[in-house]
Formats: sequence, C-alpha cells, structure tokens
Amino acid sequence: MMVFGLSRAIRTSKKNAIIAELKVYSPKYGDLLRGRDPFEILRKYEEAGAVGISYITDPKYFKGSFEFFKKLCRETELPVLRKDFITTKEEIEKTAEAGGSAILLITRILRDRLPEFVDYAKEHGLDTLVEVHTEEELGIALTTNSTMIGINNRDIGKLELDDGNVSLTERLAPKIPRKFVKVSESGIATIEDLRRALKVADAALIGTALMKAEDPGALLKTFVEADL
Ligand SMILES: O=P(O)(O)OC[C@@H](O)[C@@H](O)c1c[nH]c2ccccc12
Repeated sequence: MMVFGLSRAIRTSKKNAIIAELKVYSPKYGDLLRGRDPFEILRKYEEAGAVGISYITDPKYFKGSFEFFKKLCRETELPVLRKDFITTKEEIEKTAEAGGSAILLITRILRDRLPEFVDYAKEHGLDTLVEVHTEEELGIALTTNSTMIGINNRDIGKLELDDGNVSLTERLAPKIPRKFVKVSESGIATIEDLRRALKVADAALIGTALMKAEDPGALLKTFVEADL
C-alpha cells in the first residue's frame, strides 16, 4: 500500500531524493539482475532510503512485465513509478488500478496528446513524470499540468545505447519553474554526477549504476546520504 505520492515524497525528503530503479535488463548492458531475487533488491532499496521505486514494464527492449509491476506495488509502501512507452489511456487506467503512484509519459512519443494524457493520469490519482530530452520537448512539457518533469540524460531514441550526460540536466533544469518537481534521469553513476544533478534538480533517477553494483543497497545508501 502506498502511503505518499512520489512527488510529495520528493518534496518532503530530508536526504538526497533518489528514485531507485529495479532494472532487470538494459539494451546496452544486457542482464542486470544476474540471477538475484528482485524482491531482495527491493528490500535493500527500502532500507537504504530510496524515495521511490521505478520499474520498466516494457517487455520488448527492457524485459519487464506488468504482472511484476502489480506485485511490486503490493510488496512495497514506497511510491512506485511505472516506466513504459505509454500510448493509450487504457494503460493509464491499468497503472492506477495496480496501485502505482506515478506514470512516465514521454514527450517525444505523445507530442500533441501529452497535455490530455497528463490530465487523464492525474484524474486517476497518478503523479505524472513527463520526460524530455531536448529544449523543444521541454517547451511542450511546460504547457501541461504535470506534477513532475524528468530530464532524460540519455537519448531514448537511441535505446539507451548512449551513455547519457548530466550536462543536459544542467542546461534544461534551470528553465523549469518551481511548481514542477524536477527529476534528472539516466546516466548517473558517481557522487560527482549526483552532485551536479541535484544542484539543479529535486531528485535523481538511477538504475544501471545500482544494478551493476555488487551491493545495490550499499551504493544507494552512499548516494542517499552523501553530503553534496
Ligand atoms: O539506467 P540509468 O542510466 O540509471 O537510467 C534509469 C532510467 O532513467 C532509464 O531506465 C529510463 C529513463 N526513461 C526511460 C524510458 C523508458 C525506459 C527506460 C528509461
């Protein structure tokens, strides 16, 4: 059962707000779970002080499953973000029914339909993370009522085969008004990356670096507690 919505948890967080992604597979690095139990990693993320959990349900490129997402929402009290390439309102309804807290909406995919999808998700009680990768996309995102804007440091059009660079967050975040919770997504691997991201954004979303670590919980704890 979810206690706080994701955007509120970020706003009220006393430590560095990190959304920890349970990323089982990436197009660039392949299998990230390596036989480990995802629920054990979930417990470690909780203990380390994650502000929320992110999970990619896309089966094709990220080997995710909606069934697992439903289980995840039941298993944790942290707000859960559903990441996928959402193109229908039915998927928004399913996310809310499953007990999700927030949904990712990608500007490049939804374009003109974005404001309407944001409103629909909010009517269903979901926080919205509208993802942008360019200044032009940010212009569209700013016309919506989204609770959060995510700057994806990686180019999703390249299916994550690029490394991503926090300098995109540094460039775009200052152009976003304070009414939006700002999230820096992707390519954050070191304390220095995190310091740069959180200087201008309210939260960081980290997947690959945590999953590649021998002990994802220990690495997350250093990120959450770092004096930046
Ligand atoms: O693994 P990283 O580089 O820490 O990135 C996590 C997250 O930002 C990334 O998985 C992501 C951001 N937007 C997406 C859209 C679809 C799939 C995946 C994503």
